[in-house]
Amino acid sequence: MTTLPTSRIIDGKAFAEGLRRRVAEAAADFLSRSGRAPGLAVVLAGEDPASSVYVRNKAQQTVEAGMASFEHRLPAETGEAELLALVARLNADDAVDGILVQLPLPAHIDAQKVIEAIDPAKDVDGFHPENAGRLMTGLPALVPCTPLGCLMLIKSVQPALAGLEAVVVGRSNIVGKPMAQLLLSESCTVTVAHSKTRDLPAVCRRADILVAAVGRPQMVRGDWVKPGAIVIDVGINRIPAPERGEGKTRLVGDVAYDEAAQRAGAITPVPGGVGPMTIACLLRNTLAAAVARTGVVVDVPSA
Ligand SMILES: Nc1nc2c(c(=O)[nH]1)N[C@@H](CN(C=O)c1ccc(C(=O)N[C@@H](CCC(=O)O)C(=O)O)cc1)CN2
Ligand SMILES: [Mg+2]
Repeated sequence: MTTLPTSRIIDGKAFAEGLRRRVAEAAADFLSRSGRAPGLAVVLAGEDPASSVYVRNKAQQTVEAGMASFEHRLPAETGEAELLALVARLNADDAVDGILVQLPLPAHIDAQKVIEAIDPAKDVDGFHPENAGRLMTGLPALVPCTPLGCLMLIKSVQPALAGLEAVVVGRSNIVGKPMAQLLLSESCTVTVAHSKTRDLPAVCRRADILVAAVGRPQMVRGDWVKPGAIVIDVGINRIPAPERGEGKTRLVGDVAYDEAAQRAGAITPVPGGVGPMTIACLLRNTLAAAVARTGVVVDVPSA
């Protein structure tokens, strides 16, 4: 009987717990040295149920890490000017080190305008063009949480990345582009693939590190994976699961997990892979912003 190789499952939930513990220790040091805890303001406009859960989890994990949480929940009808005024107040508030505006915003609000209104020094999402430019030019920057979490997971299984072929599928400003920049900073040879890429399976098969961030359920098939590759699945897609009962759903990533796990050297599951790293890295970025704003020296975990 032949046995199929099994890949190492990268446990993002456990890694995120460890990261949050390290951030909590550093936050306690920050408090003892500065007399105040790092503070994170999270702004939610509207009642999107998933966003509401993410915001609640962010606030709860902020408090658990010994930081101050300032939650602002605004009605869906909130005007753009009102939201911009709140951002201006948070920019001016010394107790606030990090500002996060939960996305997506209601359609009548220009999200880019809101992102650009956030003080770049408090932009813990790393979405402000100043932080994007700093990342691109190799200057110290606040880096978007999801790709930062991906890099930490990749380095947890392969600390030395120089010279490896990395393929990022997806070119969003939030994940794909910053992920490519981070891998380039690690001296990987980086390809950014997307919906117009010709022969995407062949491009993916080149990858020693394959990051899927396209938002299409199970698009990356097992035979797209180079044997032994590290596969990072950023997708969170809810699909019907009639086998669980009528009307039931389940979460899947952008990678066909069962197939890919037959070939990958290491792979992140969904749920429990990249997702939990997003909030852990948000806490890490809040601590980093507090340190950069105040000059108080504590140990900020890095990738
Ligand atoms: N301003 C921002 N908005 C949004 C971001 C962001 O980073 N900044 N990211 C996403 C949502 N998000 C956090 O905001 C987020 C998504 C998923 C998870 C997570 O832990 N997922 C779990 C599964 C959860 C489930 O069961 O539904 C997992 O993958 O294991 C955390 C945070 C969009 N908006
Ligand atoms: Mg996941």
